[in-house]
Amino acid sequence: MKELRDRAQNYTFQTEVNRMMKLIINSLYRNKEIFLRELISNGSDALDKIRLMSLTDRGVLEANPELSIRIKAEPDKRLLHIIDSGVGMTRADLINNLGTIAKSGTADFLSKMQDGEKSAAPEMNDMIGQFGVGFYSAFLVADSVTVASKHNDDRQHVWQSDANSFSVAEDPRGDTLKRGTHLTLHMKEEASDYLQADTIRALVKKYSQFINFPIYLWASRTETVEEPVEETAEERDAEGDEDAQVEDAKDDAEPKTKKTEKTVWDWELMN
Ligand SMILES: COC(=O)c1c(O)cc(O)c(Cl)c1CCC(=O)Nc1cc(O)c(OC)cc1O
Repeated sequence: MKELRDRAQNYTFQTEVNRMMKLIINSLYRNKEIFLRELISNGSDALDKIRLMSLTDRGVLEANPELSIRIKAEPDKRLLHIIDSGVGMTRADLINNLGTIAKSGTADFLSKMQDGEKSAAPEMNDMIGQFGVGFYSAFLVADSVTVASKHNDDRQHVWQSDANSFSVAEDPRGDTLKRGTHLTLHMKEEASDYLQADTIRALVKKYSQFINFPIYLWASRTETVEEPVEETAEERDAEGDEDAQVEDAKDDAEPKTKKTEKTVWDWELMN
């Protein structure tokens, strides 16, 4: 979005974030597929937050009553969208949550990982989620990430990053999300397999079948539809022929139909 670049404010990542991203990339590059688990888990956490808030204030759900996660791939544009209707982030949250690692204990997590870096992979795989830094695993498979987010307390903003720096601007499209967060991963060429529906289905089944919110995938299926067939001019002419009338009497009893295959796209529930 051209206008976005013009109005965006540019930021540099907190040094810990840069170290964290390098650590994640170095230790998880053999297991890139966990990015989807981490992003679905973040979406689920954000949905938990808004559901908890709604127990004391029903109004928080008003803008968007739905609590779900939706995944849509656009292979031709090499884009993977992950959209949740969770609590969302204000402009300040986008800058703090994604641009800095404010979570306590992250610094010593970093040093622990830094020291035992070689053998760190299995722990890293498990610990990444606990520190709310799973987001950075997106850069295992994406050249750049766009995060649009709408929180009840702010207007919708867009965060963009290519992992070196990031920008934040008010979303020129307005509050299209009503509430929640929409991640768009601009996938690396070598990661385009993650844009295939079957791959996404398999990963959701493997890592996210116990998520407490519905996860939908925008997918196509072929349906066989039976449609009435219009009589052709020849058939109408033939009706004038005496002998054929007996045949036609039988034919007229069964309306003519034909079966055709149609491709139907819609949201498929995956868990
Ligand atoms: C509130 O979380 C989100 O809106 C959200 C989401 O719905 C989907 C996502 O993929 C991601 Cl990455 C997010 C942001 C999650 C996040 O980074 N949370 C977070 C990170 C911090 O470092 C932090 O420190 C105080 C607090 C956070 O909530």
